[in-house]
Amino acid sequence: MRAGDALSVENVSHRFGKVEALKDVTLSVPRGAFTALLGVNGAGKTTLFSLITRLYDNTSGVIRVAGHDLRREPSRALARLGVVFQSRALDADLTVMQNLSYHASLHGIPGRNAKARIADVLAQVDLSGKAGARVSSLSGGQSRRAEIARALIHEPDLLLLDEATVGLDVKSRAEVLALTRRLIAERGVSALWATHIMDEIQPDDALVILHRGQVLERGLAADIAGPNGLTRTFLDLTGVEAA
Ligand SMILES: Nc1ncnc2c1ncn2[C@@H]1O[C@H](COP(=O)(O)OP(=O)(O)OP(=O)(O)O)[C@@H](O)[C@H]1O
Repeated sequence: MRAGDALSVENVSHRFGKVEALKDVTLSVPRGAFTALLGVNGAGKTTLFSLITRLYDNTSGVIRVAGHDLRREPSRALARLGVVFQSRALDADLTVMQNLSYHASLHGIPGRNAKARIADVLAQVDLSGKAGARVSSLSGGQSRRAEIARALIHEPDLLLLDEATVGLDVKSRAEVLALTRRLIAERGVSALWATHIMDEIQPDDALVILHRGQVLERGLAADIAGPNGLTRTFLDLTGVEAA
């Protein structure tokens, strides 16, 4: 692990019975960087996120968030982490403000600070005018941005985003991706962006290619893509065409 990595995963494996979902996975997310985790269905992206968030117990290797070992200092590690799950984490029947107030209190942010904090995160995701709106009334893209606001409420160092653009139209997809990149540039947060969509990756992104539970490549996207481009390289590495 390099000093200053927002996330480091070293030699982590995970099994579901006979299925080896992760095999000796090592990767890192530098501070203040956008890191793409590219893999097709079944690659192991969600399993990795479930270990980092402690939904599953990690019994091999070491995972550190902002330098905190997830097994030795779980509370400190998780306090530095914000997660945007594939499935919805906000209550559709409540307003954006009610949802965020609830999550602020879960993180122990006192009421007097919570209002200012919620106003700040809503401004960060361009939803300042939607505090009083029910989540069910939001568009798909607004709803994802509200989920990102929820993940930012406790000022994490690292955002994990698990296929955050799934189900969105092209315009909303671009907005959510641009927002994440902006948060990195302006707020210094780091992001691990799990995706199966090549178009979401830029040449100067850090990239990890995960396939059938194994890291096949990690480095600068432009270097991994080489002269043949990322689509061809991915196909050559995996034998599978990504989207
Ligand atoms: N709870 C589970 N029980 C048994 N096998 C599982 C379980 N969860 C995942 N797997 C298996 O582990 C492997 C990795 O799955 P995982 O969901 O982590 O991949 P993924 O890259 O997130 O794919 P997707 O994009 O489809 O979610 C797959 O072979 C999957 O079938």
